[in-house]
Amino acid sequence: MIIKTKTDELATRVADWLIGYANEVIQRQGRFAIALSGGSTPKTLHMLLAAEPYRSQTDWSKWQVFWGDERAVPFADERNNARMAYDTLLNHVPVPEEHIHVMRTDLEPLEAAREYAYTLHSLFDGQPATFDLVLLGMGDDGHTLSLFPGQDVVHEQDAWTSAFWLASQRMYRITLTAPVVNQAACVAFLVAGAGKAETLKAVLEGPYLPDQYPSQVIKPTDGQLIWFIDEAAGALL
Ligand SMILES: O=C(O)[C@H](O)[C@@H](O)[C@H](O)[C@H](O)COP(=O)(O)O
Repeated sequence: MIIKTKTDELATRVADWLIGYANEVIQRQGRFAIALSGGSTPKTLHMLLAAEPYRSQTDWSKWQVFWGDERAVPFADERNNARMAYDTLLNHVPVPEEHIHVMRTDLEPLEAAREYAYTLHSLFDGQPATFDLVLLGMGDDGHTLSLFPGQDVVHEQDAWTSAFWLASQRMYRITLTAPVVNQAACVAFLVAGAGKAETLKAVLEGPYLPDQYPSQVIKPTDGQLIWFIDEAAGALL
């Protein structure tokens, strides 16, 4: 499903939907497991959720918070995705600390990825789905999570997490992979800006070229896939 809005309405549209969906999941199963993304697009959404009227509309104690990917830099570094989510959301809402599952950057990246997979399997094995919601962004080059064009991790079939050296950014990345994300109950992309219009068209309407457009590997098996996009990103669709 594609939901297109005016640029300044995108975050509100997503916040309205997200709180309603989270509450419905909490009512049904007493827990809401969400994976957050990095990048700049989710910041406005986070800040909306952290303020009224949204802040008091959900039971934050029932949220379990995860990340889709992480830049292996210290938590204090502004590029750290968990740091961004704390600054914009988690420092302002009462999610219990033991429900917040950061990808650790104080460990060696491969070990952090293994530890994260262990946590995910402990929670999700035997369940009908993994996350209730995975929020994703898409880079101008078609990457999502830390699944970058041309990287082997794009084709991962089994492991739920991976860590690798991303030479172009001179840093390690830790990331969820398609096998765990595609078992989520719902996956929602947030895509904004004219700079993404051409890639978005290729991802959604072009041939299947995952090495070029890794976002194409995200196809939930039984879950829902929603693209929240603004008019600028959707201009060529
Ligand atoms: O850590 C990261 O870099 C991300 O999680 C990444 O996959 C991001 O979602 C996209 O690059 C889109 O980023 P923007 O929202 O900034 O365009």
